[in-house]
Amino acid sequence: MFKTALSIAGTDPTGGAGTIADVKVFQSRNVYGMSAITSIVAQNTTGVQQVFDQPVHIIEAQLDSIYNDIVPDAVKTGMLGTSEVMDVVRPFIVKHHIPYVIDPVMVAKSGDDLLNDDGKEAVRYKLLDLATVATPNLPELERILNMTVQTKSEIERAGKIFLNEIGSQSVVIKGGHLEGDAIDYLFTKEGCIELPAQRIATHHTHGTGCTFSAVITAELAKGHSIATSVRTAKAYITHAIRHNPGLGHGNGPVSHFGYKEEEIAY
Ligand SMILES: Nc1ncnc2c1ncn2[C@@H]1O[C@H](COP(=O)(O)OP(=O)(O)OP(=O)(O)O)[C@@H](O)[C@H]1O
Ligand SMILES: Cc1ncc(COP(=O)(O)O)c(N)n1
Repeated sequence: MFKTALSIAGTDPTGGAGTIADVKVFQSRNVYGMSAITSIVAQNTTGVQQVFDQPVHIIEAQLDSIYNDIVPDAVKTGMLGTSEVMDVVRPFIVKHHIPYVIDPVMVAKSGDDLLNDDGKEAVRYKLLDLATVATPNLPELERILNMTVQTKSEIERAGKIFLNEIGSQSVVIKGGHLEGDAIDYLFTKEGCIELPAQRIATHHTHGTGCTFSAVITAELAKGHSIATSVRTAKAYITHAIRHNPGLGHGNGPVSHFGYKEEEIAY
């Protein structure tokens, strides 16, 4: 039986980030992909040129179209644009008890804003309590918690706040923005699992966060546990960065077929 996954996010017409990247990931993990588009973003590997936030009634209509016909087995949100979009998304997550992955996208690697200031304040209260897995990077984490998160003890404190105060079921704190190895930390009620990987020396990391969270979503859709899904995502993103196709004039995308190069059947 086909498993299905839904990405609610913005677009990248060059296919490295956002819904297009997410659906490529779903396909490569053998999960049927669907997407509802929140914002149309004119962007490429050099940065963001223009953003058009879709009217909220169109976003709600897309979600109605999907949920009235094919209820996904797992859902992820990426770029939401505004806090009003969170209000539209929330009831769909509450009503359908399926795994929910939230990548709290705020700013693109190019430095361009993908969420307005209201949204950056609101995400903690409007969606994160519903998360099966939240995947903040360090700048997002610092903004959500209003604290500095750079050291191991600050990461541990942040993980506990997500579980005990915000109410997320789990959180992966991504170390992509730290110096040294690319170590991520998964916090669940069972404790903390470290996910180490060698840092790959490349600037082709456009869409790493989208790709990573989409793999977790696909694996949860198939019924895998949180820990297994996150471990698969870590292996996938490492191969995807290593085998990046070297496209574009800026921070290029990763390869959504990188794992095939490694001939690893994970
Ligand atoms: N150069 C690298 N080498 C190896 N792994 C990396 C590298 N950069 C990021 N990663 C890994 O990629 C995943 C995504 O992390 P990252 O911190 O880049 O997310 P992000 O900043 O949210 O991405 P995005 O900006 O695309 O939303 C994590 O598992 C991280 O450890
Ligand atoms: C629609 C959309 N969603 C997310 C990102 C973040 O990706 P990155 O930080 O790698 O630019 C992006 N650029 N565009």
